Amino acid sequence: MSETILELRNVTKHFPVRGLGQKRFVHAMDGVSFSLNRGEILSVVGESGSGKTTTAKVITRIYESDAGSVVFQGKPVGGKLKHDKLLEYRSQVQMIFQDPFGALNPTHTIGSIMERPFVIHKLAGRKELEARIKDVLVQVGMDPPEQYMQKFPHELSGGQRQRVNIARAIAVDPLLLIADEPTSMLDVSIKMIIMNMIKRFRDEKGISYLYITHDLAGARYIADRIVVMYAGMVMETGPAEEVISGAHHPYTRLLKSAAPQPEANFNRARLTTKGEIPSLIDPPSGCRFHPRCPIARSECSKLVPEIREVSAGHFSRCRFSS
Ligand SMILES: Nc1ncnc2c1ncn2[C@@H]1O[C@H](COP(=O)(O)OP(=O)(O)OP(=O)(O)O)[C@@H](O)[C@H]1O
Repeated sequence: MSETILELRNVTKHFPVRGLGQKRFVHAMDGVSFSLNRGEILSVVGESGSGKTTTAKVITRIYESDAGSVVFQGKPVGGKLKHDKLLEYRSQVQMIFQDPFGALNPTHTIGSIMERPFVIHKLAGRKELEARIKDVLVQVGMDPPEQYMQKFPHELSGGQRQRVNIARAIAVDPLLLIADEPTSMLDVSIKMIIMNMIKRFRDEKGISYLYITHDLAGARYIADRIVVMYAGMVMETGPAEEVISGAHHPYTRLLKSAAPQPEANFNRARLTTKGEIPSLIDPPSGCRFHPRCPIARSECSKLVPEIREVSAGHFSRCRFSS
């Protein structure tokens, strides 16, 4: 049986909004639950503002959740952690960001940027440091490594900078890597290389991934399972192929209609829908998707639908879709 490495149980995160008179909140995550198995690539998919990055930041403990729990390797990770425990958690759970340039200090050489994870996590002494850095740069395809170590981030291409970010993340041998739109700022040619590298590290090192993207076609290519988020809530989840070819929730169908490779038998006209993602300060009542939903009924604005199993391991938060 597969082992669960990460579990989110009813996680909620609201951000206070100032300057609007009464105290109001952005509902970035509301009752978010999902789990990730060891060695699995789980993709979190949704439009801009659906709560994907907030989810990543709660897992990495950049943000503290308001309610619910994040369980990593069977232990809750919320609350105050002592410095050494937090450091240990941060070495096991690494994150790669969307903007490969912004994530690298522009005044440091690649060699010096690559030293930090080894030094912070006390993984290599002075003598072995250079060899360890070279080894990890080679693993991400920066070969020969000497050619890159004296360079500054601005002297590298976008793809090379993202390779450095990945190298920095895998340097500490993480168990879980959270990749937040890692290819969205890269050229098509390098996107595939980065996605294949992520898969290779899963196969060779057993790293588990939470892969965040707004691109359903990319998620289908890379992920074993998919979680579809909309306006801070999970709408559908299940095996990647099933969520895509057998999309149940009208929101997943909408995302599919916007994907570059829609299904051959997919009826685009029927599922074309209106509107933008709603304000999360005052989210729609009932099902958050109902104002945009082509099959909404009057009940949909009243009750938040339960998420229910529609086939083995495949769950959807819609009562009326078939
Ligand atoms: N620090 C913050 N303070 C206030 N509101 C925030 C903060 N971070 C995120 N939000 C809001 O929370 C909601 C969810 O944002 P989030 O960045 O998690 O979405 P996302 O799905 O990752 O979007 P994108 O694809 O654009 O990154 C948005 O309405 C956003 O404006």
